[in-house]
Amino acid sequence: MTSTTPAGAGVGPSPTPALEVRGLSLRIGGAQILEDISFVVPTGQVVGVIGPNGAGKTTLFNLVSGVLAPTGGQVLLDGADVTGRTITQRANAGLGRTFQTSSLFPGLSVEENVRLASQVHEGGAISLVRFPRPGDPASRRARDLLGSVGLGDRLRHRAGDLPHGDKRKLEIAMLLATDPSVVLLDEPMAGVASGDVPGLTDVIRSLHRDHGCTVLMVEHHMEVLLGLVERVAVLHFGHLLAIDTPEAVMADPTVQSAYLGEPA
Ligand SMILES: Nc1ncnc2c1ncn2[C@@H]1O[C@H](COP(=O)(O)OP(=O)(O)OP(=O)(O)O)[C@@H](O)[C@H]1O
Repeated sequence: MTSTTPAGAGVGPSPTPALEVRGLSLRIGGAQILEDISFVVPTGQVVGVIGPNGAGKTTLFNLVSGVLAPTGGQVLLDGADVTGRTITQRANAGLGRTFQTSSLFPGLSVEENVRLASQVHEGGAISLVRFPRPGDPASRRARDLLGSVGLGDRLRHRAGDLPHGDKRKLEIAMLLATDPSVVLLDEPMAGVASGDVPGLTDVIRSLHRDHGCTVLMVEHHMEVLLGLVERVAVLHFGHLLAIDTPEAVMADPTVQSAYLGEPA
């Protein structure tokens, strides 16, 4: 049941995947944190990453986004090897990421946060006019993005005062302001109140559905994850145990005993 075969293999030529990791490894001192991880995320798919605490999920994201350099292997974005590229170069190539901890500017308004994210991405001068002129393109775009994540009525709210679920939506709007083609979501449901989970789930679904993003997400909330993803990668002690459909992964006895408990 365990499969690390790229989607589409054996059924004719497959298009270049949006994201591919090939033999990715990280060794720190005497510790092998990740070993020989290979998988593809086909364009337009949503793929989940699960694994027990310490399995290497965040480290994988750090290698893909360029926070850490691997000791072996490659990261490819749309077929281009970005392994030697910086975080900024990868962002400019279309890779976006959210973090486990909040990465917004709490003292700024909701709208200012999104305008700032798009200005930083465009690399131009940063200007935060508190009351931009009507029709200002950056503000219009920020408002559109905030509307699309359900925060259209919170433009002037201080970001730091938002409930946790809305902070996560704001972070996704900030991510969208950078025009990503591939997004990495690191535990988006962490700390989110149960009542806010369905709304945030819809926003994550819209990344793929409305914005055409390819998504790789780590999420401990299994019900949410399995409802969103087409395939799930399972990490265990730095190894890729399986990557397959949610049904196949949940039925895999190796995965059950390693991650989910005893085999059924
Ligand atoms: N800089 C480092 N030096 C040494 N060990 C590290 C370093 N960074 C991570 N590790 C170790 O690598 C392993 C993987 O850590 P990582 O944070 O990637 O796991 P994770 O699957 O994201 O866990 P969690 O679900 O708890 O967030 C852990 O055993 C961790 O202690």
